Amino acid sequence: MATHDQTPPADYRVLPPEVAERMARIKAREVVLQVENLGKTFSRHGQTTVALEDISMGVHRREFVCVVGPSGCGKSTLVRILAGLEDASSGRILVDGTPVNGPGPDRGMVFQKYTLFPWRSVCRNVMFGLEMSGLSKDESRRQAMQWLQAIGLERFADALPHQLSGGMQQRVAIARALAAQPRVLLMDEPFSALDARTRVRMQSHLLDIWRKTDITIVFITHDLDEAIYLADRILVLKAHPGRVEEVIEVPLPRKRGPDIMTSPEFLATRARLEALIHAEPEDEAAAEEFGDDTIPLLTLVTDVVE
Ligand SMILES: Nc1ncnc2c1ncn2[C@@H]1O[C@H](COP(=O)(O)OP(=O)(O)OP(=O)(O)O)[C@@H](O)[C@H]1O
Repeated sequence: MATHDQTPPADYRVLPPEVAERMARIKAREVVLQVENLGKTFSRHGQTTVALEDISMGVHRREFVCVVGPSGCGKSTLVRILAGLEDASSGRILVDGTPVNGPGPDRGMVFQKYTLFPWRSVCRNVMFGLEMSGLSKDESRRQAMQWLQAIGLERFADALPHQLSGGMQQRVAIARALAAQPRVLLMDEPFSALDARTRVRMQSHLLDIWRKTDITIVFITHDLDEAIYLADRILVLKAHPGRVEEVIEVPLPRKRGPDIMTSPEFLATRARLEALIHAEPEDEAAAEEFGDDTIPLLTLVTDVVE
């Protein structure tokens, strides 16, 4: 019988058996969100920017996909198009096999900025989507309280958003989005305004809620550790134009805790992401984005300082 090497694989492409099995189970599930050959071109002042080019991906039911990439690779544009807040220039998006145009209740959204209604109590914020969908006030309140319980904030049901910390407000925003029962939850850097410690707690909260819910998540982030910690798969975009550079299947088992961040698999994945994302020198990217204007502007500033 072959002896097994106990050393964990340091190659990010090697999935430990339990992770490979889990990934196979995910891929066997139906595709909830399908992105087909998506492209987006902006035209401004006679200048054309190809923000996204030929982006395709299929996100399976209850899968957690993170999107990372250098500044300007089109992460925000992608999530805005997925949410229906921006039109694509080419390609299409399907939810459960049906093409979607514009926003819809099938896609919930959590933004970086706190977006709770400041004049509504925490409970009434969560009730909002439920009432909009036609549920009675009593039923909306009952379901909202269940969500508040799920995120551990039922004690704050009658508080106003400004009485809560930033992390608590984002938990309420997640509950509000989930209460409306979307098929996909789109999250655009939802924790980037939080301090480091709160952020880590929020990541654990989110994984906890996700485990208990039939929800498919697409999560945009700048933070590579966050992407590895949360995702089943990571979509890495490159900039100018925004294209898919690589899709990484995260070689980490679930359930995950912060300790996993020191595992060889985590570090190998991080090293790969660093190599992909920081390969493009910042000044080259900037020169491409701003053209020849960059140099005179810098010279001018130096002149003033001297
Ligand atoms: N409304 C717009 N009009 C013109 N160009 C735009 C517009 N929105 C985005 N862009 C351009 O599209 C490209 C992608 O921008 P986007 O903000 O989606 O990238 P990003 O990856 O989210 O960047 P960051 O990480 O810095 O937030 C950039 O070159 C940007 O300048």
